[in-house]
Amino acid sequence: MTVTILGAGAFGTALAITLAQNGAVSLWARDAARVEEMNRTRRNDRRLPMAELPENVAVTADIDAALTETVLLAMPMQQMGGFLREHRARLDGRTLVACSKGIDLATGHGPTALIHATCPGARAAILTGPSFAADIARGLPTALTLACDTDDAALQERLSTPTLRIYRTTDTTGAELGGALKNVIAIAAGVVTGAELGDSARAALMTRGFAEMTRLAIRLGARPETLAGLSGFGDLVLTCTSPLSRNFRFGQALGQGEGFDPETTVEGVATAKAVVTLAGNLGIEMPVAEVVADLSDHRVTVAEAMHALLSRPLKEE
Ligand SMILES: NC(=O)C1=CN([C@@H]2O[C@H](COP(=O)(O)OP(=O)(O)OC[C@H]3O[C@@H](n4cnc5c(N)ncnc54)[C@H](O)[C@@H]3O)[C@@H](O)[C@H]2O)C=CC1
Ligand SMILES: O=C(CO)COP(=O)(O)O
Repeated sequence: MTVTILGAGAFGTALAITLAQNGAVSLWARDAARVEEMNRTRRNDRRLPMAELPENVAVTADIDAALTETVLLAMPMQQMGGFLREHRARLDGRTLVACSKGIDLATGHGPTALIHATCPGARAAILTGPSFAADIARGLPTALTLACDTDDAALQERLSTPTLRIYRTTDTTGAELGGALKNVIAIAAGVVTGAELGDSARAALMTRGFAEMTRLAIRLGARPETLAGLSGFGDLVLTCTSPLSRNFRFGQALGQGEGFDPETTVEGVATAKAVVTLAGNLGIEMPVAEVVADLSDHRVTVAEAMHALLSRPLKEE
């Protein structure tokens, strides 16, 4: 096996499909019944319908049998802390590549900081950037950022495929914050679209959203060029403009006053709450994140959120 993927949701399954071009892949899911179904049908109809699993993807519910030196963690952010604590001993000494986008509500950590805090004996990296699971699975061209504290060209090579181009950086803080924060802005962009506030408003929100993403990330030690790259600006553009994004669709439903399937992974909701706390502690203004947190919890209406943003004191750009 070349790599292990833990979590057989949409993204884990898509990564397994593309990485299978480089060699055998283990794909682990915790639910044995679902593993049996995926092995029988060679598909993941629940999370990534229509995509076929190549023969050299071994789907298993046996985590010890699945583990290799390089392990991709492909589960929702709020599940990662509990997962790492449960499996800490068996993950020790391995390279753990987080594929999640978010901030852990319980600790305020991003994915690599959470790995360092929970599994100090493992190496931490993050794979992030603009890519829908369905696009990766179809073999459409995609480019992502791999961030690792120590420069690791070998890992970059192991995770690149003929259709998935990986750029590398050592700025883990910038890469993980860009990926987390863009989901919050994507919810706001969805609200604007759902409430029919216009394309001009959406462009303004994306731009001011990018400004607040950058402000927080730089304060936490990120490099500005990382925010301007695939993991920040790139993913912001994708998620704020496409109805394939769950965060965007969640915002759209909010803007239309409709409900949203609670089973769907929408990382930006918890991230907005975590960001409001983090930014408050640091004394940083994050007005878009604040209204997204309030809207998601139905504490304000769309009209009130719009008024809150438009009536802020006028200032220099
Ligand atoms: N779907 C996409 O296009 C992309 C997703 N991502 C990120 O990947 C992460 C996962 O997202 P998706 O795969 O799309 O979500 P998903 O909702 O399709 O799947 C999540 C999977 O995680 C599993 N899971 C949940 N808790 C678990 C636990 N404690 N232990 C083991 N497995 C557990 C679930 O059973 C489910 O199969 C998110 O942070 C998301 O932002 C990143 C890029 C693209
Ligand atoms: O992160 C993604 C694309 O890069 C996927 O976005 P959603 O989680 O909003 O579907």
